[in-house]
Amino acid sequence: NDVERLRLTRKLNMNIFLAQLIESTNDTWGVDLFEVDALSNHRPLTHVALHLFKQRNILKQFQIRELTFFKFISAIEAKYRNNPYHNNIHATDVLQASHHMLNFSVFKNVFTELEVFAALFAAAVHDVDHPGVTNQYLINTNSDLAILYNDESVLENHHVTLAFQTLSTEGCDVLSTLNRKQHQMFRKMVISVVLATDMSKHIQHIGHLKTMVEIRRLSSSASSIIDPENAEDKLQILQSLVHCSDLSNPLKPLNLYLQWTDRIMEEFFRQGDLEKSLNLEVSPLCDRENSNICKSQMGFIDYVVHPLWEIWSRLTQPDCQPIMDILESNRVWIASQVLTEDDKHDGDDDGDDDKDDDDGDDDVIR
Ligand SMILES: COc1ccc(C2=NN(C3CCN(c4nc(N)nc5sccc45)CC3)C(=O)[C@@H]3CC=CC[C@H]23)cc1OC
Ligand SMILES: [Mg+2]
Repeated sequence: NDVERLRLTRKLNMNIFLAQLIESTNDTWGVDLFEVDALSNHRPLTHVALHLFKQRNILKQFQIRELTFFKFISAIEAKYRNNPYHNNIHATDVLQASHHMLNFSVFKNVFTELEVFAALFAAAVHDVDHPGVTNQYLINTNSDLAILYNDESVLENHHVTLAFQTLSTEGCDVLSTLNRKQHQMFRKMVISVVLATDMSKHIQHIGHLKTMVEIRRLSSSASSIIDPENAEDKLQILQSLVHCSDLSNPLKPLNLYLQWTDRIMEEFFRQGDLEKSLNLEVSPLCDRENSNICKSQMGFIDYVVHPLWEIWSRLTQPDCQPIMDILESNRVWIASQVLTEDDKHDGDDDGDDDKDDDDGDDDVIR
């Protein structure tokens, strides 16, 4: 009857739209993964990972059965928690951004198939089972995870351990066709890339990238900046590539960037709520009663995101420029909102002038 026909037509159109969105992950920066989440019955990671691994011919190259990969990535996706930010959509976002940047012309003929496989695998699993609180919170509350990992990259150690444990789930061993040498190299690369997403390693990333750019500037052969024979350099680049993807929200189209901002702030605010209930000092950015979201984003862009992406874009020119342009325009928009936000507060000025001098720096962590 008509109702049934209408329902089926709608379902068909949704699947066609989903297929088009997933196809666009091949070569588009800023795919609306919230839309993919909505249309894929909340399985964006499984849909996008399967598509990208097939598109890159990784399954065939390593004779991985599609069903095995499907079972593994579904098991990983199911282990992502429904946090506001650190969830399966964020994993899909980092996977797709990493895929996009591996296609930069400066990386042509640089990485082996195994290195590409390891980088994308690491991106997909890099936050699995994230509890929605920071390393510092887990340490401050003497959590089992902090005890297990001796306060060192607690979350990141957990993500990578759980990923490898998932391989031994029935029918999920996507590495069974790798030989011993490949398996050993793959495991080393995935461990180092996931551990490198710990923000405490952020400054080291910038240092390594500056050195690499400096050496290229000095060496005459500017074209071949990355020596495909230098496994250590290549591993550092893959670490920075996934770390940049993890810090890519402010470089996405504004409507997506603002959704990620709402999500991370809600996740930080929930941690602040927990800290208040435990009589712990509320961490920076985590107090929902006293936060200036735009000023926090200005600080995040100026002190964290831009310093990293500025050097990353110098290493990966010219393909990074369109993405840097988005960062610039988003920063201008945020700055305009700060002014409006100040005007709003000025409205309820109680004559206590020095309050207006407060430039909201309490959010910035030096
Ligand atoms: C969209 O908006 C966001 C997305 C992600 C984050 C994250 N933030 N941090 C920390 C980074 C260092 N941080 C800062 N350092 C300094 N020096 N200044 C300042 S100003 C403001 C912050 C800040 C604190 C948070 C994490 O570890 C998350 C886990 C892994 C990667 C990035 C994730 C944050 C966002 O917006 C704030
Ligand atoms: Mg993480």
